[in-house]
This record gives sequence, structure tokens and C-alpha cells, in this order.
Amino acid sequence: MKAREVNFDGLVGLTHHYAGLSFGNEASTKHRYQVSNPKLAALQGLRKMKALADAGFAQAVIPPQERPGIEALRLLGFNGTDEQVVEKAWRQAPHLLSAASSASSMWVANAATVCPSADALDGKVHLTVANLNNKFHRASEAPTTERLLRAIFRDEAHFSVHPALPQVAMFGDEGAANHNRLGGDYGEPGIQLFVYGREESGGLIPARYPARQTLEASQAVARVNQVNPKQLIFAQQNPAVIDQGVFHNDVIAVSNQQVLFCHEQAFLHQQDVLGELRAKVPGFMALEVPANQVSVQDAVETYLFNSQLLSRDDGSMVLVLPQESRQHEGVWRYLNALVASDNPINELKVFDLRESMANGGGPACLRLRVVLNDAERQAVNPAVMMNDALFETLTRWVEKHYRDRLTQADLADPQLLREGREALEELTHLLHLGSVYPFQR
Ligand SMILES: NCCC[C@H](NC(=O)CCC(=O)O)C(=O)O
Repeated sequence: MKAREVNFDGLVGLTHHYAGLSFGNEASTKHRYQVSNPKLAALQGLRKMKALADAGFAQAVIPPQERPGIEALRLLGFNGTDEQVVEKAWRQAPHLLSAASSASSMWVANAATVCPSADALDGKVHLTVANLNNKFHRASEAPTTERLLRAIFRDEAHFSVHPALPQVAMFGDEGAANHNRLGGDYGEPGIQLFVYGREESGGLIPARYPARQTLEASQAVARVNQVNPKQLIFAQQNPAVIDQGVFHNDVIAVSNQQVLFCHEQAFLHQQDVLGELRAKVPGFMALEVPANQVSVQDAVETYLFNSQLLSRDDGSMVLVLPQESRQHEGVWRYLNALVASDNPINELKVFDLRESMANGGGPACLRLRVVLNDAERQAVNPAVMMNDALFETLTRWVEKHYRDRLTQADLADPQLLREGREALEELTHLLHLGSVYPFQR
């Protein structure tokens, strides 16, 4: 059956700020305590969604979460009214208030791992919520992510949304950022390449920075998603690049249909991984970037691999990049040579996503790819599909509710809590979500 990829982008939340919460993510560490602009961040994301929708790519939106997360703070012993919880956290442990206020759910490549119906043993679309166990500020996303995904993929005849894996390090799971699907037409069975950073039972691990994803988690997600075992490949990320700031595989590789665009140091035993793909994916094409043209450090700084590789109906592909990759002379030269050479990529589209980039999130981090056939697409909550009207509505909503400046100290302002709830209450109506947020229950 004919199927297309729909990109679901995370809408940046009202508390977007720079807190240095993600050890191993160098942009996060570097921009700690800088002043953020949540309004601009949300508008930059919306502009990307609108431009891709206008260019003919199916596009949808995933709403942000309620922040500060009062429930998470209560679990840590801060009590009283919601305002008192915030105030006490701010006085006793400002870093915990920051973590509970992170807008990190915007990076929906980490929301879940998706299995298209063509790959699933039961013929349904499966989504397993990521537990994001490695970071406290991200692990608390999972329960609301599950409710949001159920409000979007609500038709159980087509979709199975699964809760996150158990919250322990052995099952650390970061979702689609460590998952690639390769193959021919989207509606045909594909090969799912799960990329992990470490194995609980031993093996190589990075020396400086954490490996967030385990093999045990990837295997469990593949089972939960009912991926046909014949269509599975598991590969380890190169621990040496994790130590250089590649905290997710999507910082060093991106795939689409028969193409894998990656750095030559992305995977451990890379030639074996490519050999397996060559054997299983008809027409497989690896576009491997040598270190002498783009170093791992340049890749981490410019996020050229954190791009979206999108197919047009005629089989050609567009690479959607952050502007940092155009500002780097060597990387931009490489990309232009890539477009000029013999492969399906024939256009570069560049976006200003500076607010998200400063926390380590590029174009690919901001989107969750969901392959859907016509019947499945019609079963998605139509209110989240991007079009001119929704773009106008959400832009006005952002203009009305978001601040254009936020520092860590602002998180203690009880007014911020009220602003967030008022905005999200309105958003649940705009997007026909029902009651998805803790304050609504
Ligand atoms: N896929 C991109 C994820 C980026 C995200 N950054 C953050 O959470 C930084 C938040 C801060 O430091 O304020 C992360 O590292 O998981």
C-alpha cells in the first residue's frame, strides 16, 4: 500500500532555557545560564514546519509539556501549594527547578521509536515511548509523552502506543534518535537499524561521556514494536565519537530509503554494518564522510548529520540543515560537492534554529518520523496536521503567550507557572487533545 513519511515536529515550550543539564551534549554545557528566547525558539520551529509543508512534505506537530513539572518536584519532597513547591525548589535546589522546568520535550526524535505497519508482525503502527533514563530532566517526559501520543494516534485499530521501558539504566532508551529505517518505498517492509551506545553485559564503552542507549533497550523496543525479526539490525555506536560529543546517533548519521549519510567514524566495525545493510537493502547507498574532509568535531559543531533527509515523489532527496552548517566553510563546501555528485540528494535547505541548536538540538532532533499509509493518515487526529490555518493559529498563540527572554531566575516566578497553564489549556482545545496535562486532571 502506498505510504508516506509524515514528520511530527515538537513545538517548543514556554520555559525553553539553557541550564547545562545534559552532560555529554557539548552545546548544552557550553550555553549554560545564557539568556534564552522561548518565543523565538517556538517561531523558528514553526517556520521550519511551515516551509516543509509548503514544499509538499507531510508535516504535523506534537505539543509541548507542562513545565515546571510540579509532580516531579513533589516526588523530591518539595511540598505545599504549587507556587510554594516552585518557591522552595528555587531556594533549596535551583538546579532541580531548572531540570523540572526544561522544555526538552521539544526534541521529539527522543519521544518514541516508531515501527511502520509494513514492518510489524500484526500490521499496526507501533510507537514505544522512550524512557530517556540517562537524564533526570528528560526521564520525566515519558508519562505525558505517552498521553500526547495517544491523543494524536488515538485509533486503536491502526495504532499501538506503548509505555516506556522500565526506568533503569539497563534499559536506557532515547527513541528514534538511535533508530534508522532503510529500504525502498515507505510502504514496503524496511530494515530497521537500532544503534546502541553500550551493552549492559559488557563490551566497549566511552571513557568520558555517558552512552545513553543500551543494546538491551533496543532489543526490547524491537520486541514491543513487533518488528519482524528478519528486518532487524543492531549496531554499536563508535564509543570514541560519544566521547567527542555525539550523544545520539542522529548527531552523526541520517538515513532515508536506500541512502545512509554518515561520518566514517559513526559506527563500531563500520564496514561490517555497511556490509550487512548492503546485503539486506536493495540498492543500498552509503554516503560516508571522511574525517579528513569533515572532522567529528566539525560534525558536532555544525550538525550536518542532524539533518532531515526527505524524499520527493520523483525519488530525489532534500537535505534539511541548520544554518550552522552553512556558516562553516569546510562543511558547506563538502555539502555542495555532495549535491553536485551522483546521488539522490539534489537540494540543501537551510534553517535558522539557533535557539534549539544552543541546547544541542538540530532539525532532526526536532522531528519524529512516522510512516503512514492513507488509511493510517486519515486516522491521525486531524487537528495536529500542519497547514496554513494551523500555522497562523499557532503563531498567534505563541505571540500571545510566550516570553522573549528567560533566565534561570525567571523560573521561580509563580506567574510563569500560570502563564504556562493558561497557554496549554488553550492549546489542548486548538489541537483537540482532551485532558493530557497533569494540571488538567
Ligand atoms: N536530540 C537532541 C536532544 C538535546 C537535549 N538537550 C538538552 O536536554 C539540554 C537542556 C539544557 O541543558 O538546558 C538532550 O541532551 O537530550
